[in-house]
Amino acid sequence: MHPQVIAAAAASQLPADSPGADPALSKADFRQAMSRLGAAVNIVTTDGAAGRAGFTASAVCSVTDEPPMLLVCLNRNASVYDAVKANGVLCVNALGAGHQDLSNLFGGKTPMVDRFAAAQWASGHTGAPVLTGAPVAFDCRVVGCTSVGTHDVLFCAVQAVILGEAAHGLMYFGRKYHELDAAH
Ligand SMILES: NC(=O)C1=CN([C@@H]2O[C@H](COP(=O)(O)OP(=O)(O)OC[C@H]3O[C@@H](n4cnc5c(N)ncnc54)[C@H](O)[C@@H]3O)[C@@H](O)[C@H]2O)C=CC1
Ligand SMILES: Cc1cc2nc3c(=O)[nH]c(=O)nc-3n(C[C@H](O)[C@H](O)[C@H](O)COP(=O)(O)O)c2cc1C
Repeated sequence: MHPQVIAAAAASQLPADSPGADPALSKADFRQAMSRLGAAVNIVTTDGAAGRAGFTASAVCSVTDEPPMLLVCLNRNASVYDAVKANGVLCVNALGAGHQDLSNLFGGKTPMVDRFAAAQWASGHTGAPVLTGAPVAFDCRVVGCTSVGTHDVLFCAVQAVILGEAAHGLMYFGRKYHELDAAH
C-alpha cells in the first residue's frame, strides 16, 4: 500500500504563485499526523509566589547535556501559564505505568486543588512539586523563552534529577496511553 500524502501533493498541482500552493497543512492534518509520533507523557508542575499549578505535557525534550537543559512547550492559553512564568521554576515529572488517570486530570479543565489531591508530592530544590512514584523528575529553573505561534518554548536548566525506584514509562501514541516496562 502506498503512503498517503496529505496537502503537499495537492498543493504541487497548483501554480507556484497561487495562494492554494502554500504547502502549509491544516491544524487538523497536523494533529492527525502528530498522533502517530509517540511521546512520553509528563506532568509539569510549578510553585512559588504565584501559587502551585501543573499540567500534562508531551511536548518536552532534551536540548543539551552541557549544560543539562530541557525544553517544554506551553500553550499561552493554559490556566497554568501565569504561574509558570511568574514562579520561573518547574519540575518535569515523567509519568509511568498506572498514571493514566493522573495524566487526564492534569490534562485540563479540573481545578488545581483537585489535580494535586490525586497524588502525593514532595518539594524539589526549586520548590516545584515532585511527584512521588514518578520514574524520574527534572527539577528546573526557566532560563529562556521563545514564543512560537500559540505556545511558549521554555528552556529549562536542570538543577536536580530525582530517580524513582522503578524504570517504567507512559507513552502517548494514537491518542491512547501505552505503558512501557524497562524490564521487558
Ligand atoms: N503540545 C500540545 O499543546 C498538546 C496539546 N494536547 C491537547 O490535549 C488534548 C487531547 O489531545 P489528543 O488526544 O492528542 O488529540 P489531538 O487530535 O488534539 O492531538 C493530536 C496530537 O497533535 C499534537 N497537538 C495537539 N494539540 C496541539 C497544539 N495545540 N499544539 C501543538 N501540537 C498539538 C499533539 O502531538 C497531539 O498528541 C487537545 O486539547 C490537545 O490540544 C495534546 C498533546 C500535546
Ligand atoms: C497527553 C496530553 C499531552 C499534552 N501536552 C501538552 C503540551 O505539551 N503542552 C501544552 O501546552 N499542553 C499540553 N496538553 C494540554 C494541557 O495539559 C492542558 O491544556 C492544560 O492542562 C491546560 O488546561 P487548563 O487550561 O484547563 O488548565 C496535553 C494534554 C494531554 C492530555
